[in-house]
Amino acid sequence: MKVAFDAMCDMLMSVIDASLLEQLERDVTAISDAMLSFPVMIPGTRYYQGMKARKKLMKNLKAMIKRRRNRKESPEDFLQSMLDRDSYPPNEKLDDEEILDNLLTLIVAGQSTTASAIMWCVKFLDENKEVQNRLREEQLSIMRNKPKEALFSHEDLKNMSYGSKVVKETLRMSNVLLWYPRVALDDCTIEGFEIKKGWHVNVDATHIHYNPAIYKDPLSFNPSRFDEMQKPYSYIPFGSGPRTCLGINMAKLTMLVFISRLTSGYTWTVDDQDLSLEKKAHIPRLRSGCPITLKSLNSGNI
Ligand code: HEM
Repeated sequence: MKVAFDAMCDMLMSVIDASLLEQLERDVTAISDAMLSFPVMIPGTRYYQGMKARKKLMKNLKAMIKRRRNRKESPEDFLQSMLDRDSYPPNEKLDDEEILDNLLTLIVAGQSTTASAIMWCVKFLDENKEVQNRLREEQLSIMRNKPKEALFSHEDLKNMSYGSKVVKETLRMSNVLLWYPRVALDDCTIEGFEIKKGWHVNVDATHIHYNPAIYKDPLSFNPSRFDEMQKPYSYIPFGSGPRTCLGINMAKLTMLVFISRLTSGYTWTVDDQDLSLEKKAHIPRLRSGCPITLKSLNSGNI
């Protein structure tokens, strides 16, 4: 969660200060926890805590916007791109409420999704040592040609073709968003099924990703299946069409960099093999959080 949160805050608002990140993450976690709670403003309830946290978060973000407007800071990031619209015609400007809503939407949409995808990837790689070893080989061959601690270049990322397939296969199998909703704007017929205007239709990504007619042996974790092209609409972890996920590239990149650092630096064991899922989460993840013990490839345990 922390890796995903820090990456999001850096990309969106260039926040890298550890104590500010900690404070923001605490508030965003309380807001996310409140999303599925019963909306009553009684002190002590999750909803109450979430609303209080939202107020605090908004105060912090507003202060950030004010500093930017006073030209004290103007880094190149998502927040700045929204503030740059201040000079646009009135109907194209974003007011502060819209800017704040956009920031919160992206943080909430991006953190727990990316974090649980990373968690499933760690789990799948632990269960499939051949895949893990092949991924490690690819990553080490890229690292060997780079100075220690150097950041990745676009070229490096392009060379992680097996790593990208591991990310893809993780997203196929983990189905971070199990389904997503649409509303029919008109009466229509799809494959013989009549759908009436106004009906809510859920696109069932899990069903598609586990369909043996589309994916041979769908329960096996096999990144090489993506050596071949997929049929249109058969791979939809990020949705499809005009409402496709806005964070596709951010999510895939965060996952790729994480598994690259993990496999090139460490081996690991999963400490808790319990497969029960977290009940309160709106995104499937293990209740245990999948704790692991890392062993450095160069030294002993950490
Ligand atoms: C592994 C991580 C992620 C997964 C699996 C995921 C998946 C999805 C899915 C399935 C949708 C619905 C698409 C549709 O209705 O067709 C969606 C929408 C969205 N996602 Fe993501 N997402 C991820 C990460 C992110 C990140 C990192 C961000 C932000 C940087 C983000 C921002 C959004 C937004 C803003 C929408 C709404 C788009 C709209 O309605 O126009 N997501 N995502």
